[in-house]
Amino acid sequence: MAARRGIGSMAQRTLMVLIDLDETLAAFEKHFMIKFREKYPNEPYIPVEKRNTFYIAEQYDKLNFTDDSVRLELKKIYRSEHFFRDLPEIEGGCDAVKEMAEMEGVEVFICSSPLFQYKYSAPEKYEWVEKHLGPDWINRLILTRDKTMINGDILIDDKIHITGALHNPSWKHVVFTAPNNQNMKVKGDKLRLNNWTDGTWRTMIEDFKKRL
Ligand SMILES: Cc1cn([C@H]2C[C@H](O)[C@@H](COP(=O)(O)O)O2)c(=O)[nH]c1=O
Ligand SMILES: [Mg+2]
Repeated sequence: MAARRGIGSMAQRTLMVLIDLDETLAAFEKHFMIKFREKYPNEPYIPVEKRNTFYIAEQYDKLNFTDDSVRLELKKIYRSEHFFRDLPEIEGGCDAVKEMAEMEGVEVFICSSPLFQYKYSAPEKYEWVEKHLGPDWINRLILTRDKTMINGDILIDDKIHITGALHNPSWKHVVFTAPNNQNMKVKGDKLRLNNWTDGTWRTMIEDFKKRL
């Protein structure tokens, strides 16, 4: 891991920050809802602010659709070509990430899980990062289905329960507030980051740097 020389030649380690993509920088839920309503204008839907499970299908499963095939078909919306490429930005996220990467003693990587049906989601995540953050960020995109295996000091991610092969990952989980977790209690010593716009992220990163 990189180290930098600080005042008085005290070595200060670089803070390694991992940042999730879907629902932390890219508005997966909003885009899904718009696409769902376009495809099924006469079916019930769940407004983004009423979402309360991580997996969309879990909550949509409880709706009374007039056509039962909707239940089985809705996953096709986010599995389809261009869905991930066209996700809108979450307000302030990309600017915050670029600014964070300029902070002294901080390295930022994007850490995202492609769908199991990776055909479109994996390459389109690269497209998204290139378009919204810039081509240099291609070098900083980590795609993995198991984030516990990735080394870092912090992982900012909307998924409240991140599990994988490692029970004690190296990073501390900062839960990014999203529709799926807005009413859930953040347990243990996890922190919450509610948005990218009120500047809280800066203070949080500075605090983490001090604790290295
Ligand atoms: C809401 C939701 C998400 N997914 C998929 C979409 C992405 O590939 C991952 C989430 O990635 P992240 O790096 O943890 O943000 O999960 C899904 O399959 N079904 C859903 O309902
Ligand atoms: Mg996410």
